[in-house]
Amino acid sequence: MATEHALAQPVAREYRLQRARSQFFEEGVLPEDGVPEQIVDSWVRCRDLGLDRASSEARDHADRLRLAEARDRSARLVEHASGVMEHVFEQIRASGSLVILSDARGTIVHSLGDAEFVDKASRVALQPGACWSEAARGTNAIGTTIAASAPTVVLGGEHFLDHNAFLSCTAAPILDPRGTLAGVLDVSCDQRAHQRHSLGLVRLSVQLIERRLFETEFANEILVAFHERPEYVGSLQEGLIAVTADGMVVGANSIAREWIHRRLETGTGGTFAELFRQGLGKIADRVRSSSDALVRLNLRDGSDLYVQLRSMRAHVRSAMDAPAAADGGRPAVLAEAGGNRAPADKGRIVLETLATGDAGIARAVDRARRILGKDIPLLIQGESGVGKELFATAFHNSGPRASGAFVALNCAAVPESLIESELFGYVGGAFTGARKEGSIGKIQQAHGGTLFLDEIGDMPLGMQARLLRVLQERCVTPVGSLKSIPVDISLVCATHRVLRDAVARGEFREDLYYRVNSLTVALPPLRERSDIRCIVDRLLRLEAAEAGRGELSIGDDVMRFIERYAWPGNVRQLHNVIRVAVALLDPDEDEILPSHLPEDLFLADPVDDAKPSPQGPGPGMPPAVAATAGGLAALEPGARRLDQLEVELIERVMREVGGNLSAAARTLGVSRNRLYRKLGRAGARQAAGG
Ligand SMILES: Nc1ncnc2c1ncn2[C@@H]1O[C@H](COP(=O)(O)OP(=O)(O)OP(=O)(O)O)[C@@H](O)[C@H]1O
Repeated sequence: MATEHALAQPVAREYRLQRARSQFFEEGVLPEDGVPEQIVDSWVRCRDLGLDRASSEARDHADRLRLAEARDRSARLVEHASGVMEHVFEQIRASGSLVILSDARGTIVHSLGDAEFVDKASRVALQPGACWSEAARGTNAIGTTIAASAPTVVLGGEHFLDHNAFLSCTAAPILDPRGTLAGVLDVSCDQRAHQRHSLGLVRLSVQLIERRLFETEFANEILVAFHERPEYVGSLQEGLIAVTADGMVVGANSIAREWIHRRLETGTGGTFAELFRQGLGKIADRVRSSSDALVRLNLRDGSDLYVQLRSMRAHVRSAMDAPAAADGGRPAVLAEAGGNRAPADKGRIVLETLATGDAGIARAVDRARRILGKDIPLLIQGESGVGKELFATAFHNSGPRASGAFVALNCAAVPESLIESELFGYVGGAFTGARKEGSIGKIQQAHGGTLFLDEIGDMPLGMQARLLRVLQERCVTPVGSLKSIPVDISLVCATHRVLRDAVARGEFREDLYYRVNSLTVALPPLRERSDIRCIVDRLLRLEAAEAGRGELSIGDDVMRFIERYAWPGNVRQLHNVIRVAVALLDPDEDEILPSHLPEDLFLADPVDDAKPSPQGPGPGMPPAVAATAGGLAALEPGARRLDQLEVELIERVMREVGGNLSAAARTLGVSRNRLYRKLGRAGARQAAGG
């Protein structure tokens, strides 16, 4: 549709175009030939918008603030499109062209081009920060692609505004994995330099960008590629769907969407089994024997379809290994698929699982997600116990290496003399005490997967030099060997130190610092997190499951103390506290009470005790308790103090058991002695009027 007019003889075409322009602009008649229908439709829209063809005054200029906002909104698009744009630019370099990416509103967010043409284009604001919607600049490839939702070529005088007539532009819409417009890819040049193959190039490049967006969006699902002809599986013509572990189709590329539309009257959606009339299990069985197996499915209408599993994360794989449900081959439902995965089940955790509402963590997850599948080392910084290793595991599980190994080495925990052999491995008899058969080092073990170096700041200097060589040469030489072995690893490091300071002190090599520090994410300490409640819930679920118990809970008042405690040992400390509390519960108890938790939690100064209590300490209270209870009152006026609640609870239980101390102690999950002491303290406080 859009190409035919480009084939016409230039002179005749130009003549017909000028005639069409004068018919439309001067006589007010819709031209019947000389310009494609899509262009005439656009001219009509622009005229209805009140645009003046002769205006050289653009309605809108390049704007830095708008550019920053648009880039922010379309960060993922820019990230995935820039590599493809470079490739396109390589193809058309020196042809005086610009490769342009706009967002869905037509704001240019990125461009690459030949310097000479960049300069010319900037005179009509064909540059980042400018909006090229039809409303802003009349008929043009970007704006008209958006308005018509279709690839568009706008040649020279087909542009609505006279002063854009020197341009020739070719663009195609980029759809996100849900089929919504994400942006536009455009190639623009001087109209005399227009290349007929531009449209094909732009379309192909858009398919590549859409593929990248799709794979990132559904990185945690099962990707299934298919085509009616086996040789098309693996090409850009293949259909691609994203399927959850329980067989729901949650995403489809445009080819698959069309195919699904033809098969299911309801449009997209449905289950894998509904679409293919066969369970995912059949493909999974084949994949287990050969990871790139092409499986032939006989569909009910008698046709054949060739299907391949493209990516399957470890957690999905294990869910599919579970016995199939009795519904015709659908894999068992993965209980955690909705995001409630057990946090410490490190084999299954992914980045999204960690984002439980805290802004600092969300930032870290977002940054890390952007480098998934790229060859960029990640450095995780944070205090001990904040979850650096868990984050590294989640990063590994979320990326394309998820089915490879995740190998961790704590550089601070291994004696200096052993780090070398641990990391690099050794050949038999390399040193006294070495095993006869030698040993494969962690770096080699991580081949095809991820190497996680915890406390990298504690690595001895000599070892740092060797590690640097491995990272540069991508080869490892085991101790005692002369042979170097190629390795393909993704590197994630963690440290609680400020590595830059260690560099300044000469304790950490500067060159290694730059190698491991390509992208740094900082994990906040637990006391600064706003999602403590969520973490407690997860840990409680985890420990309850571990202890074989049903649902457990923690009262709001107790939770407030947990939220206000400083947690010097971070999530690790919290985890231990919850583990102990669950162990202390009686079999018939299902709520964590203050008596199950360490007293420190209630006696310590709250994190933000800098705030003075408006009510001052309560009478008769020791200073620490007064500070805590005062702080709580400051948080929530009218809230009762925990010790008062405790007394009320004890009194209620005592009444219920008819004053029997042993029965009350059993009900409350404390020893008789402890209950005695508590009653004594409460009595003393009452006597003191507290
Ligand atoms: N978001 C979270 N949800 C639930 N548990 C978590 C979370 N983050 C960390 N944990 C738990 O906290 C403990 C400590 O985590 P991890 O070992 O990853 O911390 P770390 O920062 O690597 O510690 P260190 O610096 O001492 O090596 C583990 O038991 C882990 O399962």
